[in-house]
Amino acid sequence: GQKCNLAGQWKNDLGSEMTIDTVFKNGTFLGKYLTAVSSTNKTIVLSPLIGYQQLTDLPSFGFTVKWLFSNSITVFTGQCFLNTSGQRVLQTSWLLRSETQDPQNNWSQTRLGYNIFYPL
Ligand SMILES: CC(=O)N1C(=O)N[C@@H]2[C@H](CCCCC(=O)O)SC[C@@H]21
Repeated sequence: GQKCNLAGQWKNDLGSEMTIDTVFKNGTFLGKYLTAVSSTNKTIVLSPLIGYQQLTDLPSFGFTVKWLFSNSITVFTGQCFLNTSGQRVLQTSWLLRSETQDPQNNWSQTRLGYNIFYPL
C-alpha cells in the first residue's frame, strides 16, 4: 500500500500552496501551484503542474510547474516521508529557469533551492 501518496493539498514555509489532483495508476499526476513569492514583479496567478511519482511506500517524485505569469519553469524533485507523528512531509529540491533575451546572461538564469512541503 501507499504510505505517502502525493495527492492532496500542500504548503511550504514560504507560504506557497500546491494541490496535487489524482495520482494515476502509472504514477502520473496533475496539479496546481500558487506561489507566495516570485523573482518577477508580475502579478502571481495559479499555475499548472505535471509530474510523476513512484508507487512505493515512500515515493520519489518529480514535477514541473509552467508559470503562467512569467516566462519561466520550475522543476521539483524529492521524496515523500512520514514524520515521527506519521504525517506526510515532502523533502524537495528545485531549479527555477528564467528566460533571457541575451545568451550572455544564460549563466545567471537558473536558481536552485530546497524546500519542505507539509499537508495543508
Ligand atoms: C518551494 C519554493 O521554494 N518556491 C516557491 O514556492 N516559489 C518559488 C519559485 C516561484 C517562481 C515563480 C515564477 C518566477 O518567479 O519566474 S519556484 C521555487 C520557489
